[in-house]
Amino acid sequence: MDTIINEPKRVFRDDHLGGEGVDKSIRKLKDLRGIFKDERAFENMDPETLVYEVISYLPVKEGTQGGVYFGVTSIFPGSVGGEYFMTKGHFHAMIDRTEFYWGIKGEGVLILMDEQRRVWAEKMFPGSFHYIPGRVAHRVANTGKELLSFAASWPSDAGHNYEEIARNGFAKRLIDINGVASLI
Ligand SMILES: O=P(O)(O)OC[C@H]1O[C@H](O)[C@H](O)[C@@H](O)[C@@H]1O
Ligand SMILES: [Fe+2]
Repeated sequence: MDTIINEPKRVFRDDHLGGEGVDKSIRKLKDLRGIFKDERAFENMDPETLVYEVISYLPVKEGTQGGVYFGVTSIFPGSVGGEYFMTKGHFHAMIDRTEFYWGIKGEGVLILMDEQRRVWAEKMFPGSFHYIPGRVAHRVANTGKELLSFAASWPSDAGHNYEEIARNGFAKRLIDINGVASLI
């Protein structure tokens, strides 16, 4: 007898993952207090402004060794005092854990920083592919006028360490200077 060929439980199409066990979380401006440099500009903006959303599929319990996670992050266009809308950014809690990012839609910059606070960056665009080594903090900024969406895959025991970035930030910021994205 033939084996039935099933429909997939999840479908990743364009910039969207949908189906069983897929979760969505959103980050508004009010969730990103202290992340942007220009506090005055921040206070003058609507705290309910949507900055980014993350659709994720976490098939095993957080912290499981040997598992792998998948997520799609979409960052809206915008800026706070010239600093592009961006993710919080993090080191992994298990600091040596690595990650893949790849661009799906829009234009952006992946900002990377090692433990010595050396910063470098890579352009993101549809099809761009990025390997984030262990011990490297990562953050993405949307430098375009459209939605930036990228996918990510990371080990299920990596975890997120947001404290270090909340306390000391990244050593450089991505600012729009006369229409040019500049890392200063
Ligand atoms: O966690 P953030 O720094 O806010 O970045 C947003 C998200 O970007 C990617 O999808 C990562 O792999 C996720 O783990 C992360 O949560
Ligand atoms: Fe990560």
